[in-house]
Amino acid sequence: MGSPVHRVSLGDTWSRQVHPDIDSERCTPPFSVERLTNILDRGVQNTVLRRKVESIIQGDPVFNLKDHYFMTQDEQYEAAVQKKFHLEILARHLGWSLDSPERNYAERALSGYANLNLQGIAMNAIRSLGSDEQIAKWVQLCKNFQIIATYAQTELGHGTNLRGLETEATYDAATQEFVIHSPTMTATKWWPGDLGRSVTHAVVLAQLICSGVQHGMHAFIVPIRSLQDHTPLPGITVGDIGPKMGLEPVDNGFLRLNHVRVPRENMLSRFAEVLPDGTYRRLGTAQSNYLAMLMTRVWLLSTGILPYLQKSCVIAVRYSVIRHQSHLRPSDPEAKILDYQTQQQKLLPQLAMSYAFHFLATSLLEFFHSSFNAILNRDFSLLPELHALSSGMKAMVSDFCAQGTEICRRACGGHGYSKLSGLPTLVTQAIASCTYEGENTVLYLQLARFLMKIYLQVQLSPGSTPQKPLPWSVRYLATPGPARCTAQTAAHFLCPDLYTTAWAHVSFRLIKDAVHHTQTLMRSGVDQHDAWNQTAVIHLQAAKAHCYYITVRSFKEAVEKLDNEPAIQQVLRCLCDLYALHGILTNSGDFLHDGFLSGAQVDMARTAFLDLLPLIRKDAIFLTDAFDFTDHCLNSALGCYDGHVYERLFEWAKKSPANNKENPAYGKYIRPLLQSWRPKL
Ligand SMILES: CCCCCCC/C=C/C(=O)SCCNC(=O)CCNC(=O)[C@H](O)C(C)(C)COP(=O)(O)OP(=O)(O)OC[C@H]1O[C@@H](n2cnc3c(N)ncnc32)[C@H](O)[C@@H]1OP(=O)(O)O
Ligand SMILES: Cc1cc2nc3c(=O)[nH]c(=O)nc-3n(C[C@H](O)[C@H](O)[C@H](O)COP(=O)(O)OP(=O)(O)OC[C@H]3O[C@@H](n4cnc5c(N)ncnc54)[C@H](O)[C@@H]3O)c2cc1C
Repeated sequence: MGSPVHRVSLGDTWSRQVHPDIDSERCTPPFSVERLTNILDRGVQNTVLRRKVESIIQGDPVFNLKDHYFMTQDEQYEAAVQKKFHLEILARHLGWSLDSPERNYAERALSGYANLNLQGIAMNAIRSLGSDEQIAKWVQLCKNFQIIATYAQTELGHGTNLRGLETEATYDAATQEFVIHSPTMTATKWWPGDLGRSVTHAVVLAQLICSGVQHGMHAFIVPIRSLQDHTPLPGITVGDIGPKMGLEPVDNGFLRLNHVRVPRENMLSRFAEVLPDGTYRRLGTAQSNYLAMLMTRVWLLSTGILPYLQKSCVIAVRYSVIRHQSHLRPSDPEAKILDYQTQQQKLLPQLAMSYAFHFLATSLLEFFHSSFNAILNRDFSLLPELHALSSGMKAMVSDFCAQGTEICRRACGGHGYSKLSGLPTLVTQAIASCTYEGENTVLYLQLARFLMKIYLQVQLSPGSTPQKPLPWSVRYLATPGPARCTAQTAAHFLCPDLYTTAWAHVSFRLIKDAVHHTQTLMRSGVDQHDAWNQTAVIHLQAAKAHCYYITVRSFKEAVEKLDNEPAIQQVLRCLCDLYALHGILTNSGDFLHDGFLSGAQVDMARTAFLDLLPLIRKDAIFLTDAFDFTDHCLNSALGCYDGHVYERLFEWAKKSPANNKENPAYGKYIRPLLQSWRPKL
């Protein structure tokens, strides 16, 4: 385990020595990188365990990723299922249960390279929507991989609008079964992961119909393929939806159901049940069956989405200290591209964001854990805030991760366009997350609706103490701060209270403006729904500002808690400053609009921002090392710990099948083309 090189490296011969250009970056750490890794892992013992798991994964030839970039889609699919299969066998052997930390660390190490991930999402659905007996039965079957399941909600015709789903589940009291049916072409389930070729079961979301009455979307466990020979069961038409922008290993699928019968017990019934005679009993709210999505959104933030940005930062920052291009001064040797201010301005905000979102995802997860049991026990008091916050945060994190991965990719110039850099895969993975688990605009608007309600609630009783306290995330709406920013120098902008207040101010103002626009329209006679649609863009802007404010606040609070780690606190403080100021500068119009900031103050904020860049630049390699991704997991010719970019690119390119077989186009086309003019020469 010894040195970091040994732990993370791919074991190539040149890996034994670290490239001097990256070695020199690691000379004098101003803080303990190891301690920072422990903080990110939430404890030393977690770091130790994670590394133990990673070394097992890295040492196992089945988990080797070396040929991944040269595989066909079919080969990638097979390799990804093989990895999951092998992980499962290994986990049984080593006693890693499905929810164990070991298992989570193994999934992190293999992220994007192992399939059957929808099993986890289907289990989320069963755990959140199933009765205790259903959880005991189905979760156990999933955990043992006695069945393989997916979450089948989206249809050809409807994804966002769940009330528009067309798949029907009609109760037949005579047989005590549900008849699950796709009545139209547009009712075909479309997109569910692992559905195309792999799963045996699906949690199918369908409109429940009892005695001719529709009761909205409910979840049903439906067998799809035979457990004996994997052929589709009677009434099932299932297949793969074809090539996509990315996510090549995943078999996203379609599913048509032709009057498929499942027993009454297969309807997940924590929040609603159908009695044998067909009586429908609602036990929750109309939106209770949306809980599975909420759970998955929170879960995906840290496990699924954020790592794309973190890995991209590691790759791009490491590459940027190896890559030399042009001269800072004519007499100097070629500069490391990370020494250019513009390169720092591209990459360092992404790095700051990676940390900001880590602390955000952690606090959201804590909020989720503290409220989930109450919700399962049908105490819905915290649900509106949890839904609003998780919707907004999923939208913001995936939006910024998608932008950030692409910024990192472009910051690597031509080599960033090579798949061997690892970056194109990270970009397409991050882009997909802007759509799945709720399209981002739609999710921001869910948050906006909540913010409008809270704002109106506060306005109804200005100054008076509300009967119950406002949810913590929106408490600032009851106490507007100063109308003008007090900063008089650039240094004043390096004050967490100052910029958090600035973000609170802008968010508050945008929410207020959005609500006032809606109300003005309504007062002029525009109906409520039209008024909402005609102001949705303004509400969207308000929701985004609120998300930014929450992220700044959670980052600030996380840094404040690190009093016993002054060196780490200092560097994270700089990142927090950078994150907040980057947001202010990219949205400066919102801060100037009502004079909260003056033009001169924006200049001061920019000076503070620019002054932070070289400070963070000198620690950039440490800050990316602290994420502690192994080279195996990064799978990037540009981003390895040892910095041997060019050797690795060349070695990997040589492995391309194109370089190792006869050129089929030569005999057929190139030679005839070259020779077609010969008689005239
Ligand atoms: C490692 C990589 C793995 C990758 C795996 C990827 C797997 C991907 C899986 C999927 O994509 S699964 C499919 C996900 N689909 C969605 O997320 C659909 C998004 N749509 C919705 O969530 C809803 O349709 C909607 C946008 C919330 C609208 O629903 P509806 O029209 O019924 O509600 P509204 O009228 O807007 O709101 C009514 C009321 O209900 C509240 N509410 C809405 N959703 C929830 C919720 N989840 N929990 C709690 N409450 C909710 C909403 O705030 C309104 O409240 P009030 O304002 O009336 O108080
Ligand atoms: C890679 C990937 C994996 C997926 N995996 C699964 C899975 O496992 N299971 C599953 O069930 N589904 C899955 N999905 C489907 C996914 O959840 C949906 O695509 C997503 O919820 C968006 O729905 P949609 O495609 O209907 O988009 P649409 O809702 O049609 O969105 C199209 C546009 O319309 C806008 N729009 C829609 N409604 C509104 C509104 N009310 N107000 C304003 N604008 C609106 C959107 O903002 C967007 O710009 C997956 C999708 C992808 C891409």
